[in-house]
Amino acid sequence: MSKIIVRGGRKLAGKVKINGAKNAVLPIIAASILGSEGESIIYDAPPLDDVFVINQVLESLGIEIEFKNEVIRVRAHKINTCEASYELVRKMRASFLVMGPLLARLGQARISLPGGCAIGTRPIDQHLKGFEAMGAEIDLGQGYIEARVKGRLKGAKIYLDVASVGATENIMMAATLAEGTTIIENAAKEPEIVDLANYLNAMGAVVRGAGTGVIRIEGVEKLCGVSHTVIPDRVEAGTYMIAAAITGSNLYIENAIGDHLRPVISKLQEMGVSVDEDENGIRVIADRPLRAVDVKTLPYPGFPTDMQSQMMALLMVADGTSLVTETVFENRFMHVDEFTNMNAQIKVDGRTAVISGNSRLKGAKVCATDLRAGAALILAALVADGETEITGTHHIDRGYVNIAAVLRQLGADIYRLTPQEVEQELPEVGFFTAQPTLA
Ligand SMILES: CC(=O)N[C@H]1[C@@H](OP(=O)(O)OP(=O)(O)OC[C@H]2O[C@@H](n3ccc(=O)[nH]c3=O)[C@H](O)[C@@H]2O)O[C@H](CO)[C@@H](O)[C@@H]1O
Ligand SMILES: C=C(OP(=O)(O)O)C(=O)O
Repeated sequence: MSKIIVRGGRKLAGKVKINGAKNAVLPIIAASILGSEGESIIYDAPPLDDVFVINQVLESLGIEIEFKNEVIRVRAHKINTCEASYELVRKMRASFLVMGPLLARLGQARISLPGGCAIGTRPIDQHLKGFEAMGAEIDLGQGYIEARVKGRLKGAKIYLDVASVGATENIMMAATLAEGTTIIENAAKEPEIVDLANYLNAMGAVVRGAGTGVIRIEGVEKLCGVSHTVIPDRVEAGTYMIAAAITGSNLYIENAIGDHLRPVISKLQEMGVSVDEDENGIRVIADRPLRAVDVKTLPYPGFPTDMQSQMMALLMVADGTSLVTETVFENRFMHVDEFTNMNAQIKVDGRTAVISGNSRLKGAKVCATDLRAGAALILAALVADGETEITGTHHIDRGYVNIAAVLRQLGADIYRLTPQEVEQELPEVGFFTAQPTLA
């Protein structure tokens, strides 16, 4: 078990370069399964644990895949099996995204049930509804989902009961090789869906309307590997924007795309943060105190649920009372108890949290209950009095490249203890007396 240790109170300064988006690269890697000829070269792939896991899933299917220097090369000419094992799928829900491509390519897929996680039950009924509408037979049993189709999938009109990102992606990928036209209604509109559609179209697919609520896919006979550069990670960018805001600092967030971050930028501006966009990134300049604002998470282009906990950290030190309403996941307030341990004043009533601002946060021993909760704890710790010790860092590694090292370079008093260092139970180390390890 590794730990991140933060001592609050330092301002940040400088520039941070945003990596390729986790939530874009994962479906793109899954989509590479569809390329029966050529090689896919995926640029700006972030070196994150989730990316390593999905690469292992493809490898376990017999696909050639190589990941070096943020470039992934995939050759999926030969696929040995249609089964993705429990050991890999349980590590990461997004590995279920191989279902659609495998079904389209091989007419069969057997994937372990991804299960729920800390933020909610996360069913996959809408994915399965789409595959069934395209003619697949679905069997649920013994922890696995099996889907089969005789011949090719058939194009269909599919209305999603919820605008699910994963279901839109899975169905879109399956439909690229189906016979005829598939129309997805109430499709998710996230930028990662558009990035996936651009990748599929470059491979030879015909996908129209991605980024709107109706996506139309004309099935084609085959797809080929291509080169593609992944979009920058809007959640990583938003997290560093809040790092600037919470510490009252001036940071340049290189590569961040303002259009993907509208709700986050608007809320920061309402709070009194200065946000300036140019063609290469976004400059954030903040001076506390900041005004309290209300936030409600919604599917894109609404305020992203993946930024909810980081925003809550900022609202804890804003001037006044804020309401945060989580509408996307039913259990995404696990961080509240950890924040309370840091002296935040928060009451949860159903899906709404009432945050009394102006908290004087105090360092504490806290645990990252999920990926974004972990990032939010780091943000709160940057302004807390004294030392905060964050465990559960494996969650953070799923979605942030070297976050402790990046923040340290920007001036934060933060370092990471490796599991070996934690085991040695280092006595009260002075700050920076333990050799800082790259996070
Ligand atoms: C790898 C990836 O891209 N993950 C993102 C993706 O997750 P993911 O694709 O899993 O999220 P979904 O958009 O599918 O989930 C949104 C809501 O729909 C519900 N639902 C989903 C599918 C389904 O078949 N039935 C159903 O009821 C979920 O329980 C949830 O309440 O979008 C989420 C919402 O923006 C983000 O928080 C995640 O970071
Ligand atoms: C919830 C998230 O990811 P995942 O869907 O991979 O769990 C996230 O990125 O915040």
